[in-house]
Order: sequence, then structure tokens, then C-alpha cells
Amino acid sequence: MKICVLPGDGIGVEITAQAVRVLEALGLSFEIEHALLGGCAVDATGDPYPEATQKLAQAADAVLLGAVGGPKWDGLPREQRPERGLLGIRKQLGLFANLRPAVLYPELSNASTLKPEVVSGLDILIVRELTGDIYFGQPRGIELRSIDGVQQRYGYNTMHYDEGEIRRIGRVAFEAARKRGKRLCSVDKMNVLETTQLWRDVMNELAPEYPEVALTHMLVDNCAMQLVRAPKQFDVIVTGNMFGDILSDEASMLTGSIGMLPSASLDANNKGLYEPSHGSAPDIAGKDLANPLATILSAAMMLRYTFALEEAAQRVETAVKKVLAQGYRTSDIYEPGTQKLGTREMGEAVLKNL
Ligand SMILES: NC(=O)C1=CN([C@@H]2O[C@H](COP(=O)(O)OP(=O)(O)OC[C@H]3O[C@@H](n4cnc5c(N)ncnc54)[C@H](O)[C@@H]3O)[C@@H](O)[C@H]2O)C=CC1
Ligand SMILES: CC(C)CC(=O)C(=O)O
Ligand SMILES: [Mg+2]
Repeated sequence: MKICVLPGDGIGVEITAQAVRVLEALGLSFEIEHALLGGCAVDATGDPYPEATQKLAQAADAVLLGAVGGPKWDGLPREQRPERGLLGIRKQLGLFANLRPAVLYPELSNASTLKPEVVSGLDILIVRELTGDIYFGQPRGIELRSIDGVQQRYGYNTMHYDEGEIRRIGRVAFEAARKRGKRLCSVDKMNVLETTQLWRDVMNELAPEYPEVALTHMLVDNCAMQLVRAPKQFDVIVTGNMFGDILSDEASMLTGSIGMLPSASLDANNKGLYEPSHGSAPDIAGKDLANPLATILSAAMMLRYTFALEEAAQRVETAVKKVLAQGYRTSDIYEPGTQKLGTREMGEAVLKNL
């Protein structure tokens, strides 16, 4: 069982260290190797996804990732940006299915930005397509063009999906809904974007194969509103890469913090990359303030999806629940009456409960 760990940048280093300790404490025979991705890789090699990392990631059964990016690298040419390394590994490993569970732990009811009665029992799964859409579409660029006789900078990106890409993520979402609450909401912007008209058509074509799942559709702007109005109406949400990126950050706050939202990015054979849904949080990096629970819960998803170690996954998830029940909190989910811990201490509290 080979795991490639890519801490990345900013808080990525601090939070993956805690998740690795948890994995090691399980007493399973993992071979764990570390490599560079993102800004740290640019600094060391000039490439956000260097060849040595590619080899390790391809040879591993699973990848555990922290986060990449930060202001230090913002001025670089687009191809050298840390985020290109992240898109690169997702594409190269064929990780088209991004599962982002937004689950409210009852202890965090007051940390949610919504009233406890609106979020109690919240359990949404966002299924985000991860290797297509406008994040990958060609052509793209910023160039000088003559427009209305004036030389101007012109920026452009291309949104596209083929029906095969939509069908395979649709199947993942229907299967997930079948195993859960049997409700699937497909989110698009079909009223203005042809790409997402196709998205809706393909979802409708798949529906007869899953008669036990109730498929509905929602425009993305309405979905953004409904998530904060009445989030419990959702069971599984399936959407494209960009909409899923945005909606999952929004959904994270219903659970108390983006530091609580794990993710699994899977290929067709459940080889996976596991990472928290947040970024490198430069504002708190290096201060021992970051919440490591999203990364630890991502490691639990790794145990479940890639290694089929359901019992070990549940051990980790139970340890996280116990830590919250014992009143331990990092700053992002702190409220009076609870005990504030740093990143490392929170990792230790999980370890003690394993
Ligand atoms: N998967 C990845 O590697 C991602 C990378 N990024 C990159 O990260 C950098 C920063 O992006 P931002 O827009 O600031 O998003 P961010 O997710 O890094 O941070 C947004 C806010 O959430 C807080 N936050 C994030 N994770 C937290 C945690 N575990 N515990 C406590 N608080 C946490 C941060 O302190 C910040 O206030 C950028 O370079 C961006 O491109 C952004 C999103 C995902
Ligand atoms: C490079 C970005 C697409 C990363 C991100 O925000 C995400 O995957 O959630
Ligand atoms: Mg994001």
C-alpha cells in the first residue's frame, strides 16, 4: 500500500504532517514517500509538477495532498503557477470524480454560519467533475489584440464538456445517490451556457438507468442561494468543475469551517488523490493555527475508497468525532466554553482517540 504525500505550500505542510501521523498510528503497512508539488516544486525545480513527483504519484496507490499556491508565486507566468501543478496531477492521473462531503458534526452547530435548526443533521455530498470544464479548456490566454482600433489586452477561456465526460461523472453521482438518500440535484446554467445544456440533457438520459434516484435540476445561481436558505433539501449535488469548486467552498461554511471539508478525487478504478477542499491559507501559514481535520478526514476517505479499509476509515472518523465531543477546537471552529488547540495539538488529540 503505497502512499505519495505532497504537502505543497503554506498550511499544506502543517496539516499533512498531522494526517500522516494518524495514518502511521493505524499500524497498517503503508509505504509513505514525500515529494514536491506547487510553489515549493517551482522553487526547487522550476516546474510545479516535476518529473520525480510524477513518477512517485503514478507509482503510488494513493496520493495525500495538502494545498498549493500563495502570493510568493502570484507573479509567475501562468504555466509555472503552483495551481497548474495541481491541475496537472489531477489530469495526468485521470481523477475526474471529486467527492466533497459537507457534513455537520452536531458539536459544531453553533460554528455553522446558519441557525442550528437550519443545519442540524446536514449531510450533503457534492460530486464535482474535476478534469474538464473551463479550468482545462483550450484555447485560453491573455494576449494583445486590436479591438475597435485600440491595442488592448484580451483574456479568454473556453468552457467545454463532451458527453462522455458528463456521463461518467453522472454515473458516479447517480451511484452515490442510490447508496445514500436517493436524491440527486444536477446543477448547471443551461439558460445561458450550451455546455451545461448538454450537461442537463446527458443527466436526463442517464436517469432511466437509476429509477430509484429522484433527479432534479437547478441553475447554479439559485443553488448558491438555496444552500444558505435551506441546505437540507440537498442529498447529492452533481456539477461541473468550476461550479463545484465554488459551491463546495460555500457548503463548507454550513459545517462550521472550510477546515472541516475533506475530499477524494478518484479515477475510474478508485486510485485517488485525497486533499482538504481548502487552499494553502497564506494568512495563517506557519502559525500552527490551521485546522488539520479536513486533511485527516481526507485520509479516512483514502482508507475507504482506495484501500477498502472501511473499519480503519471509521476508526479515524470516530476519533475526530470524539475530539469534537471532548470540546477541542482549532481557532476556526472555536467558541467560548471549548478548548482552543493548535494544528499539532489537534493532531495529537485525534491520535489519543484512535
Ligand atoms: N487545492 C488547493 O491546493 C487549493 C489552492 N488554493 C490556493 O491557495 C492560495 C490561497 O487561496 P485562498 O483563496 O486564500 O483560499 P484558502 O482556502 O487558502 O483560504 C481561505 C480562508 O480560509 C481559511 N482557511 C483555509 N483552510 C483553513 C484551515 N485548514 N483551517 C483554518 N482556516 C483555514 C484561510 O485562513 C483563509 O482565511 C491561493 O494561491 C490559491 O490559488 C486555493 C484553493 C485550493
Ligand atoms: C486550483 C484550484 C482549482 C483549486 C481549487 O480551488 C479546488 O480544487 O478547490
Ligand atoms: Mg476551491
